[in-house]
Order: sequence, then structure tokens, then C-alpha cells
Amino acid sequence: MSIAVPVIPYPVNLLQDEKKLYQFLCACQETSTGNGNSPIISVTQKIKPLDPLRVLKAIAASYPFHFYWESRRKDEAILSYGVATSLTLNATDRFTKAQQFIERVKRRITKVGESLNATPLLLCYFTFFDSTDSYSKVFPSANVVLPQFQIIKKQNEYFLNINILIQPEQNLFPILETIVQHQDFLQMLDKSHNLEYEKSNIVNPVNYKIYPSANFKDSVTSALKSIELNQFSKIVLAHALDVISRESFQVVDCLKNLRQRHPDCYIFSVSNNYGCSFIGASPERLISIENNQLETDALAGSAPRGKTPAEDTILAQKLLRSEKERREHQAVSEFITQQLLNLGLFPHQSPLKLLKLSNIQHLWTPIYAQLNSSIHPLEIISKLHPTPAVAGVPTHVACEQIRQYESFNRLLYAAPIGWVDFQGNSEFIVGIRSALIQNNHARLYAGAGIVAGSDPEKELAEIQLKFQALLKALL
Ligand SMILES: C=C(O[C@H]1C=CC=C(C(=O)O)[C@@H]1O)C(=O)O
Repeated sequence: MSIAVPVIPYPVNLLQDEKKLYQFLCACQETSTGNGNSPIISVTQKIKPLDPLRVLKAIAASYPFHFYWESRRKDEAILSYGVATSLTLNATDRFTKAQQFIERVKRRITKVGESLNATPLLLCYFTFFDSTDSYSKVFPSANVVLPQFQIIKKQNEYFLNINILIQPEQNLFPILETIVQHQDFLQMLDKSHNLEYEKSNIVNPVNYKIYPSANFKDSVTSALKSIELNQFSKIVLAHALDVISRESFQVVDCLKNLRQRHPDCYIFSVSNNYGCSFIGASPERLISIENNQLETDALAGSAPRGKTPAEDTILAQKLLRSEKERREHQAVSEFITQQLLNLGLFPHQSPLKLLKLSNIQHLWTPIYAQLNSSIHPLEIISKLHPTPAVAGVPTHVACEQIRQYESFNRLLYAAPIGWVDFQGNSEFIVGIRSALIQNNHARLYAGAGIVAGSDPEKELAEIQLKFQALLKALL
């Protein structure tokens, strides 16, 4: 849904002109009434090319909250840090509440400068289960953030977006100082380094211990019995691997590794006030909306990559021909298509193809639909999450069983992470191939779809392959 946000075509150099900026802030403050409805000024300007990961490295210690997102395929990256305003909640109607919050924020925003129509982006991340299923203080079940600072890379263009909440009676000088200091900081970064972030020469944490959680194969065997008894037809069982290192993990270095190793995935990181960062390299797009065109992926059914092109082709052909893998995949494409139909849309499926990643390949069906502008991205998310690529069929039975089998809280694993703008554009991924990092502790997650005909041994091999994606980036 797109509500027009007022745009003031203020001088493009507003951020460079302290006096004009101060006058502008004062003018905005005069309109501020408080009552939780203070105006928000959103200033965007073009900046020189700068690797957002380098900025993340520089700000990470000062800003507990950051959100990093990168798609090499689209040549896009977003780094957000600091909080202008946010919503965190634990509620069953979390997607609706998040949507309402976004609409309220939108009404309070005045945009300055016109260099990027899409800004500001609101960041949204949800836990896998809603609050009635599992409650966590670390990551509440819904989180929406309008960040204070945002660096956005769109192909060859780079933008800085600053969002300022103006309270009545507030002293505006500290705000002004923060903005000015930030400009200086970006300029200093610009002069002092290469364009791309280079990893620090920190010695890899070689001393580590791995503590796998409960026995995965036993869970698969037990789930297969329930499938035989027709209690459900598919379940996605996950496994957690705790890695304890002697040194703290370097989140930005891990992201750099993920970027290099998984160029076809979305690289992401979300941090919180508890010093936790949820990072990953996900191949799975939940939704992407651009100019009312919706794209979503059915991604399920896996095989390793071959060591030689010939072996790779054999594995790919085997995957494409496997009745069991296709059934596992079809559960996802059918679910997505049905949910989109339920929303009154007319989805169109591409023919089945393969998504070849550096260490694994998947069956992949892109699905498209034309949207009308009255449908909000979060309404679509609420209908799609969790797809049978991460839960099972039927959804509610599979989710109940997941809670029985898995001894850990999924938190953000396999959950929707993404952004929406104020023009109805949006992109969300599914937080798989991921790890939760806190100092020297990393919890890695990986899951596999179980259907009739699954082999516990092979499913274990599959999740071990998936763990490798993160393990190699961490160690
Ligand atoms: C649940 C995960 O992967 C899903 C996505 C692609 C292929 C999958 C599979 O073949 O089982 C899973 O459905 C995971 O990586 O943790």
C-alpha cells in the first residue's frame, strides 16, 4: 500500500550547510506537538562510493543495533544503524500490528531531498514462531525499525539517509552535532581506506569446541513414522550446532567471508542490544516487490555440488528426476500458489529449475504475481510464513511437531527478514543458512525437509553440508 509522503525539495547540500540545516530543524520543531506523533525528518543525499561493510566495521562498537543486507546478484546493499523509532512486540497479530506501525510512521515523515525515492527503508524482522509459541526477550516476535542512519548502495549509486525525530522543546544542537559528526566520519572513512572492506588480520579463532544439539537422525526416523501414520505429509526438522571459540567472533569478517563464498545468496546481519548478531547467507527469497510486481521463490529439494562439472551434471539430473525431491518441492510451490490465490492474486509459476549455490543445489520455482496497490507486503508475508520449505504440511501440525522435536528456540532462524519502503516496494528473505553470534559463542542452524521416502542418513548429510556454509565463514 503506498501513501504519498510529503517531499520537500530542499537544497541538495542541506547536510553540508549547518546553518540551513539548523533553521530547517527549527522550522520542523515548530510543527511538533509531541504525543508520540512527533514529526520525523528523513534526509537523503548521494554520497561517494563506500563499502557499507567498512562502515559497519567502524560503527559496530558504537551502535548496538545494526541491520546489514546485501544482494550481489542485484548489486544492492543496505546498512542501517541507530534507531529513530521502532516497534518491538510479542503478539499473535504481529504482522498486522507491524503494518499499522509502518503506516503511522509514514504519516509522520517529511522527506527532504529527492535523490532516492525509496528512502527511508523500514527494517522488519520476525521470529519463526509467534509469541504464543515461544517467547524471547532477545528477539521479540516482531521488530520494525526506522533507523537513524542508512547507507544504501544501488548498483553504482550510493546514498546516505538520516532520519531525525523532532520532539517539541528538544534541544536541537545535539541532533545537529550528531549529523555533522557523522558527515565528518564518513568523509574520513572515504579518505582513509580502499573502497571495499578488507578483513582485519585477526587470527582465526582456531580453538573452538562444537556442541551439537539432540540426535537429528532419531528425530527424522520418528517423524517418518508419523508421516506413515498420516499425521502430516512433510516436516522441516532443524538442528543447531553450538560453536564455542576462545576468541570473540568478528561479525564483519564473517560477513565478508560469506560475501565471498556465497555470491548468489543474500548476506545479512541483524544485531540487538544484547550483543547478539544473527547473520547468514540465505538463498531463499520470501518476497520481492518492485513496482507492484511480486516475485517469490519455492525453494526445496537439495543435492550437493559435484567436484567436477561431469559429476555436478549427474547430481543435478538426479535431483531433477527424483520423485521424492520433487514431492518435497511441490509441497512448497503448491502452498505458495494457494496462499497467493487466497489473497485474490493470480500467481504464475516459472518452469522448475535449479538454483546452483557454491556448496549445494536446490530445486527452484520462481513464482510471480501482479499486485494491486492496496495490498501491503506484510499482509503477503503473514500468509506465506512459514512456507513448507521451513515448516511442513499441514502448517500448524508441522509447527506443533517442530516444537516437540527441536530442543532449541528457532528465534530468527527460517523467519522473515527484510525491508519495506513507502512506495510499496519490499524485499524479504527467509533467514536460513544462518547463525546467532554472541561474543565467542555461535549457534548455527540448518534444516531439511522430511517426506515419505526420506533417508535419515542422507538428511543428516544434507544438514551437515548446509552447516558448512556458515562454519567455513566463522572459523
Ligand atoms: C530449511 C532449510 O532449507 C530449506 C530450503 C531449501 C531446501 C531445503 C531442503 O531441501 O530441505 C529446505 O526446505 C535450511 O537450509 O535450513
